[in-house]
Amino acid sequence: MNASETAATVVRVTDAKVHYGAVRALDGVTLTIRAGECIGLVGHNGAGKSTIVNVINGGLTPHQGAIAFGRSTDQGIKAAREAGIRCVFQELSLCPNLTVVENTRVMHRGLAGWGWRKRGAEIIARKLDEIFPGHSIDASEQLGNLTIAERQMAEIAITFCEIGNPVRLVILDEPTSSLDARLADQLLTYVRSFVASGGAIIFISHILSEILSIASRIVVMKDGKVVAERAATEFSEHGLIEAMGSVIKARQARITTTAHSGEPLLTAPPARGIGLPFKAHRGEIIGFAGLGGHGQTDMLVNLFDARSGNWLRSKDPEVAFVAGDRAVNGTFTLWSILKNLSIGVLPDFSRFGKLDEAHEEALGQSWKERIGIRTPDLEHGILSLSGGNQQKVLFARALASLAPVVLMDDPMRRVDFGTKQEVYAILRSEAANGRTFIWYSTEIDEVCLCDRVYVFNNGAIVAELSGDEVSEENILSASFKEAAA
Ligand SMILES: Nc1ncnc2c1ncn2[C@@H]1O[C@H](COP(=O)(O)OP(=O)(O)OP(=O)(O)O)[C@@H](O)[C@H]1O
Repeated sequence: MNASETAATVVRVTDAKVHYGAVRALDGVTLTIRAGECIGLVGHNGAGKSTIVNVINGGLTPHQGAIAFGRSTDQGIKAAREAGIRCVFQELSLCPNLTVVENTRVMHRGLAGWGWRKRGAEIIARKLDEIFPGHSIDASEQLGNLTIAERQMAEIAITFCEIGNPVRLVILDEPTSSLDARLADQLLTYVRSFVASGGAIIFISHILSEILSIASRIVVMKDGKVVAERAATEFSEHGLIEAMGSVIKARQARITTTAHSGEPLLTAPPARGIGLPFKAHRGEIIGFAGLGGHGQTDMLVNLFDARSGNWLRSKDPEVAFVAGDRAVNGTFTLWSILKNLSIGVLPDFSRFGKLDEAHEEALGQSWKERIGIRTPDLEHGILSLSGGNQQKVLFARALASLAPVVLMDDPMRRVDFGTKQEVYAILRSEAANGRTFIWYSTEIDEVCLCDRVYVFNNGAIVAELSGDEVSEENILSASFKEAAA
């Protein structure tokens, strides 16, 4: 490596190996990140992306191999921080009981002394304005009171704030997974300007179009190894999917095609008397679309409450729910993978208060194979799974129940391309058997797979699209239309 290359190198990982028992999370990864580059990092769920991120941000010392931050030979989180390396984690890491500005201080020790609160509020407000113009986040608001998208925005803005050491490399681990299309666009615009001014970015995403549009170089990981690394211009979406080891199938058609009529299974009047009413028939797949936070999740929760209001669990639940905020409402973090999966159906496996463990185990194994939950043992803790694999468990929990209606709050976030195709096929066959799905998704491609789509704006349904009307153009135009009283 010549002198100018060394100067531009922000971090170099050489032959890093990390294993957890039999699982090789990293199996000899070598990677160099230079100033002014945006590296797109892709791979299936469990490929090792978050693990390499933890090595690069100094939080995890590899069992073998070396890491160098610029010219420094120091190791660990402190050395990474001093080298200007920052990370926005997949599992958002801010403290929910502190305000945005207090969280800024936790992350930036340089924000101290007399008047830090006022100074911090100004800095974070400026950064939020710069990255997400038009946002409505108040720096004095407690994190726990913000929506998941706002928490993601706050964490991104706090990470990019320059207080003390200059920021040289920001690792964004699925930063758009909780953002709608407009916020994601704003972030991508900011990332481009950060890179143009000499900063480096590692951008992890399962949305391949996003990776292709933002990255200068793309690194593909599979089973703990780097299996391809080239300039982004040398990859196509198909090339990326193949490199990840997924099978390319024909573009998915709309999930079901049967006309649904007769008495609806679920109905709801217009929210606050504004906009259109909602209805769903047996066997329908209904999409909820629109900008994030415009009432989609509230509607799902209301539908759930209306059908399961009793505090006593009903023997035959009418609805199952896949929560959007996995960490807060989804996983039981101290429980095994199997218990997280089977909790919704345990009463069905019990006789006279005794659990039929063989039955429970068989259920776990069948779902493990059906949607590819990557683990050597379902008795391992849920947190031993990669983020996408945890999401698969939540999905399996809802589908394993016999509830005729499944409510889904953006369940495919963080799920890899190959698994999504499998899940879409499951939805199709379950709907054909009469199950109804109400599916909020922040990915327009997914919404376009639905039979019928309700577009939300300002808490109300402003459009109902069905059949060929379900298109990206119609969804976007309705997303910006005001609700008629
Ligand atoms: N603390 C842990 N204990 C046991 N296994 C672990 C632990 N952390 C990670 N692993 C395993 O290491 C492998 C790599 O996980 P990692 O989180 O890096 O994957 P990933 O590519 O980030 O996946 P995703 O796209 O789902 O986020 C996975 O098989 C995961 O189950």
